[in-house]
Amino acid sequence: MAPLPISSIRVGKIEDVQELIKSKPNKVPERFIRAANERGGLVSLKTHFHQPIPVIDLSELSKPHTNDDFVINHGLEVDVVDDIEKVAKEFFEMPLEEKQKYPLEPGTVQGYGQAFIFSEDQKLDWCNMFALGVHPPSIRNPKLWPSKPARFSESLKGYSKEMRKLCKRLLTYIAISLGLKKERFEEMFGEAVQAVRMNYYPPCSSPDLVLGLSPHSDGSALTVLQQSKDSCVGLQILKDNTWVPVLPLPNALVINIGDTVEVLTNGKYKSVEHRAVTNRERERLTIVTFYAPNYEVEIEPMGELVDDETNPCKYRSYNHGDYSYHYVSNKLQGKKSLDFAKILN
Ligand SMILES: O=C(O)CCC(=O)C(=O)O
Ligand SMILES: [Fe+2]
Repeated sequence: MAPLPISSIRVGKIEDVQELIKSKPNKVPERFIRAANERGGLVSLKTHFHQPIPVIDLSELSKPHTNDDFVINHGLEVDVVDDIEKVAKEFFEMPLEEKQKYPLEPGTVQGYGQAFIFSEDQKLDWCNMFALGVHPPSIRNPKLWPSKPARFSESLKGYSKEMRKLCKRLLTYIAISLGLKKERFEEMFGEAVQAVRMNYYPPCSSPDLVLGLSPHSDGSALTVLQQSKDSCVGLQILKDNTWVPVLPLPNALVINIGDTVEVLTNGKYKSVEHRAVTNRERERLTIVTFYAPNYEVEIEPMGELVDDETNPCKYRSYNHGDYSYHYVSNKLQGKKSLDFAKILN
């Protein structure tokens, strides 16, 4: 994604969380401790029993309908899914010096480290990230594609190809559910932009004091989130002002609606605000694919979904590249990124 001028950004020391727990397993440094009202422990367990996350079986799909869903029978080769998990794990388990060959510089979003940090006093997430632009090839930074594990690049390319097909397919279903022709998104997106972020959340001795990943919505059109096989619960979505845990289901992928689909559908599909929490005993690994229109594309609510009388236009028109730049140059803060596009009455 569009890089920022990095010279002016001072972020202070960003401790590597995996190293931190090796040296001080019982201590959570101040910079990771969240204010009482934003801590990871604030969850209503009640709600998820009443409102389970919808599961879409792609082999019988008729109606995608909410902003955060699981998909099963997604048609992906299990090998591809297993393989990326294996290489991602191997990557995070390598010595720090090896991973630091691919540094995520302040103000950028690709590489190993922590993204979305813009000041020395900003709180840090209990997470190590490794993020890469994947498609079109022009957004790749070859210096950040690791030579170890040896199969990493090949595995990521194979996986991303499958994810691309899945996202295209999901967008056709969303189009159909809105009464649009099924190619509507695809035709508008041009050469879609695709990026991957691998998030590694080590165990934390005081999980209630920290956050694995700050609350945010994704700037993408769609996001596909894969949780490692032995994953404990970590992802939470904000529903009716309550954080609801998304319990991992074997072989299911989590699909998030991103900001771009919210704008294009004039709010019919809403991007989901979500965050990740950590766990006292176990680490957690997620592999997250972001699928979005080409940076050149002009985005605005689709004409078919706007009606001056009954459904007035809620978002202005903008260039997707500008939105991506706006997204990556601000810290993660709930759905605040969408203020960029909202028409305020
Ligand atoms: O790891 C998770 O559960 C959430 C990851 C996520 O939301 C992201 O990478 O944008
Ligand atoms: Fe996300």
